[in-house]
Amino acid sequence: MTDPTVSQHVAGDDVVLSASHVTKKFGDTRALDDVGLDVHRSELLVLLGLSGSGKSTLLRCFNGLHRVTTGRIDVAGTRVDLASRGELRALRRDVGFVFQHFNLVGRLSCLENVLIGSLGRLRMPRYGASTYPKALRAEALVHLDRVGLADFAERRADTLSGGQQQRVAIARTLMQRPSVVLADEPVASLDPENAGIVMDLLFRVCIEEKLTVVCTLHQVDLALGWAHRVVGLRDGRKVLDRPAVGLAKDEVMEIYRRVDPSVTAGSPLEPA
Ligand SMILES: Nc1ncnc2c1ncn2[C@@H]1O[C@H](COP(=O)(O)OP(=O)(O)OP(=O)(O)O)[C@@H](O)[C@H]1O
Repeated sequence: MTDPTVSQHVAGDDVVLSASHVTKKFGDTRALDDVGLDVHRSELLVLLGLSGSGKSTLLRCFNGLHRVTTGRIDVAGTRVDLASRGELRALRRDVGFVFQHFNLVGRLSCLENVLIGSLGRLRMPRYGASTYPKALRAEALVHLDRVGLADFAERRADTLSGGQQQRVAIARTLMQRPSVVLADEPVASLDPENAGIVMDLLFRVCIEEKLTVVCTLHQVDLALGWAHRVVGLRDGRKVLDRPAVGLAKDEVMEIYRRVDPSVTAGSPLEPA
């Protein structure tokens, strides 16, 4: 768990990321249904919900990978729902994305994988860590150090454990110098110990870099342990939006209770 000074941190007031009356349909499927959400600077918000409840769709609407059907999305000053392709490209330089399967280039060194995060700031593609400016190499080493992997700079990424690879992926995201980080099930492939390490890291960079972090999870305990705020989706609708402090696990488990009109009582379903 986090140390007490860190866990007492309060998210900032300014809204960096906002969804207003967002609906997203895929054919007849209503993946998001009139969702409204404001996320603040230095806030780590965790999205929970059953498989298919719309978590990934919402993340993708935030960086414009999915266009909303109706409603408005604002991210770091960009009207994402109205953005041109060029504006979306610019936005994505400011929005880091952390994936479940890390998306590192396995045959490259950890240092070069981190340096890839700076490509959006460079005019030309680079091949080999030594072709990047010295200042960027130094910056990449600082980020690797921060995730506890400075000694692994020269190691091929595919020789690292899953937890270590996700930490390299977070260092790569920091190299982007983003103001927003979207993390789609970043710990789904990790054992409980490494899942905690990665969540702690996301929490710390959120505070130390004043980032806005939106993270989807299936683990309620991790959400309650590290989120400032927990939002629950069910069938594309927002059914919970509460600060994590004071939120009981039972209340969160209501998100997973199947709504079946023929059933009046039943046990909440455990998430996958
Ligand atoms: N590209 C797509 N085309 C058609 N339907 C889609 C597409 N993406 C998502 N959906 C549908 O939208 C709904 C929400 O899916 P989404 O992936 O957002 O759920 P999720 O909560 O992230 O699920 P999981 O926890 O399994 O990742 C589902 O019914 C899904 O089948």
